[in-house]
Formats: sequence, C-alpha cells, structure tokens
Amino acid sequence: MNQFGGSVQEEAIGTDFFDDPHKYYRRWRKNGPVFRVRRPNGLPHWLITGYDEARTALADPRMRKNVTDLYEILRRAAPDGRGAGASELLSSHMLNSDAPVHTRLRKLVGREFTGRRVAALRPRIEQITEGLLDRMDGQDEVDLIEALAAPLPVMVICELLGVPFDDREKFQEWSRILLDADPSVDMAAVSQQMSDYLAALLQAKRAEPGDDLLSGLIADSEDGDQLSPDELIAMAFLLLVAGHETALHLIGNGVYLMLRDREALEGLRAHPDRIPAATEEVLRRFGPVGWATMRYTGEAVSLGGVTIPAGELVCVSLDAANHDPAYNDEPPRLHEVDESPKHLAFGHGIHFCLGAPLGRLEANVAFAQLLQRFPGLRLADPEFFPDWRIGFMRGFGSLPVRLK
Ligand code: HEM
Repeated sequence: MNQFGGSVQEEAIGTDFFDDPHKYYRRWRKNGPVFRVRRPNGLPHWLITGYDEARTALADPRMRKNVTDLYEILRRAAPDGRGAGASELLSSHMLNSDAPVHTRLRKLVGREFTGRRVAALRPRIEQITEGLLDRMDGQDEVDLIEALAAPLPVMVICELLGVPFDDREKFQEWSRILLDADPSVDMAAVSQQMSDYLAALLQAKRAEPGDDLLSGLIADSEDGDQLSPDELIAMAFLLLVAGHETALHLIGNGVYLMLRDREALEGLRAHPDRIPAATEEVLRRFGPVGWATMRYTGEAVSLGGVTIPAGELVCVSLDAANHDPAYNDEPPRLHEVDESPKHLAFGHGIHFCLGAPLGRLEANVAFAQLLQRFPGLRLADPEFFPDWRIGFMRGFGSLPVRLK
C-alpha cells in the first residue's frame, strides 16, 4: 500500500528510456493519462501523458512553479537531497515563477523580445546560415550538428542578446551541466561561474549600452521599472539557455527525420513553401523539449481520474502528449503536412515559449538553405541511429552526413 491508497502505479524509468521513449509511452498509456514515475536518478513525481490532460495542466494556475517552494519540494523528494541544478539566483526567472511575478517579468521582456525584432533578424539568420553552408561546401562528409545545427542558434542568440560569441564554449559548457543536473559536478560552483559571468557582462552593458536585447532590458529597468540586477541575471540566463540548445535540437532532429524519408526530403526540396508546416510536424514528432519543466501542486488537483495531493511534483511529457493516439493516429509524411499539427512542443498557457517565432524561423531557414544547397545530402551511414541525449531535452550530439 502506498501513500496514495495503493491504487496508484509507480513506474520506474530506466536509462534505456532515452533511446526509445515510445516503448514506455505505449506501456504507460494502459495506466491512464496521469500516474507516478521514478526517474533514473530516483526522483519520484507525477507524470502527465495524455494530450487533453497535458493542455489542462499547463494552463492550470494550481500547477505552480515558484522557485523557492519548488526547490524545497525537490530537495525533500530527491533521494540524495540535492534537489535541482542551477542556483536559486539563476533559477529565479519567469519560467520558475507564477502570476503576478511572471506577468510582470514576461511583460518587461516582451517589450524587447518583439515579433518585429525577431522578423528583422531573418536576413541576418539567412546570412549566417549561408556562411556556415559555405564552409561545408567542397567537403564530402560533415557532422551536421557541428557544422550547422549547433553554431547557428548560438550565433543568433549571441547577436540578439549582445553576448560575445567568443565566450560560447564557457557558457555552453556551464549551461549543459546545469540543465542535465549532472550529479558528479559541483552545481554551486558552476552556477557561481555562470552568474559571475552574466553579472560582469550586464555591468559592461550598463557602462556601454549596445543595440542589443540585454542593453534594452537594462535601459527599461532604469526607466523607473523594476528589473533588479538579480532579476536581470536570471533573465539573461534563461534567454541564453532556452535560446540555443532547443533550436540546435530542432534543426538536428528535423534534418534526421528528413534524411530518413527520401521522398519527403525531395518533396520539400521541390516545394520549399511546405517547409514551415514540416517544421511543425518535426516539433510534434521530435520536439526538443521532451518533458516540460517541473511544476508542483499548490493545492489538490483532480486530473485524468486521479487526485494529486497538494505539494506534489508534477511533470508534463510534451512528447507523450504529442503522440497521444487520440489525436495523432496517422501522422502525415513531412512533405504532406496540410494542417498545422496540434502539438504542445512549445508548451501552453502562461509559460508558452517566448522564443517560438525565433526557433521556427531558424529551423525554416536552415532546412530551406540546406536542401537547396546540397542535392546529394544523405546520411553517411544509412543505418545511423542517434545517440540520444540522456535527459529530457530530446536531441543528439552528432549527425554525420554526406554532401555529394
Ligand atoms: C526551437 C525550439 C524551442 C522549443 C521546442 C522550445 C520549447 C519551450 C517550452 C516547451 C517552453 C515551456 C516550458 C514549460 O512550460 O515548462 C519554453 C519556454 C520558454 N522558451 Fe522556448 N523553446 C524553443 C526555442 C526558444 C528560443 C529560441 C528562445 C529564445 C530566447 C526561447 C525562450 C523561452 C523562454 C524565455 C521561455 C519561458 C517562457 C515563460 O516562462 O513565460 N525558446 N520553450
């Protein structure tokens, strides 16, 4: 008998999950859309896998994210008592806050992160992509992640935020450690390095503002608004981290899917106007954020036939919801997507991805240019199987392709 009256299943997740989550999803569907799991690191929490329940939960204000309470609950639940990855300073950003704090932060960044600013980036994204493809030209074989999927989003986010591109190795390494919450690394030390780096960068921008988004945020906050220095650090951290690993995997996963279906790839090459719809289907099938960030119940919540008590950790599997057979029993081929798939790959509700227009734009430009430039593009090894990243970010670190 467990604390939920014995009727609630708890499913253990093995590290083989990351190679083929669908094997698990198929089995889990028999449990209903809401049940308990235990992560490979021993952390127990509720998991939501049904599409309707996922949408409902993501829009439910009783599913909270306030970082102080969340970290406390995580520390209590974690078998080693270590809790989450990044420090509370770095993590006190809008993705870890509830209304009205979230409303205020989102409004402030929304003034700078506008559709206009993103749309204006298109020619620059095209130019950066062209430059990266120029470097690939003439080679027989490249790793597509290293040559295109990784550098493009970092170059774009660095320009947008005004972060020196030369610093990328440092902050990419720190953010990867903090995202994956690697237990063998001293998170406090890495968090400190990251926050010191961002504090110095913001200080330099205060002294000498540029035409970039972080300078804009500083100027706004000095205009009588209240983004404190700590809030600026957390916001910069969120934008930097959320803005490149995700787009990297969207491009990597998309190219992989196209290369596995030659006819779809040729169809998209012949009809590039179909690429944006194909990108949406890539997001549905292989969205880079497999599981949304952790929430907790502020009060008891009944969902999908179970009642989750107050103060419990809850995670929504966007990936499982996007494959709910109730909605997606016959997926279209990538070149035949007519209707935008109903996916939750960018989340839903107040935390819906701020960078969705940018992520989509980067992927659309990358796919279009790559298909036009390299007619012979194919997997270097037709039997290639991705080495999926361990963690709930869905993507892989290398994709060897032949260009001729
Ligand atoms: C390209 C693929 C991307 C995907 C699949 C993606 C996915 C997501 C998801 C699922 C969430 C919500 C998480 C949750 O509710 O737990 C989110 C939030 C967020 N994303 Fe993205 N993202 C992408 C690109 C970007 C980019 C390029 C940026 C640019 C900076 C960005 C910035 C953000 C921010 C700031 C939030 C927090 C929004 C809030 O709390 O109000 N994302 N993203």
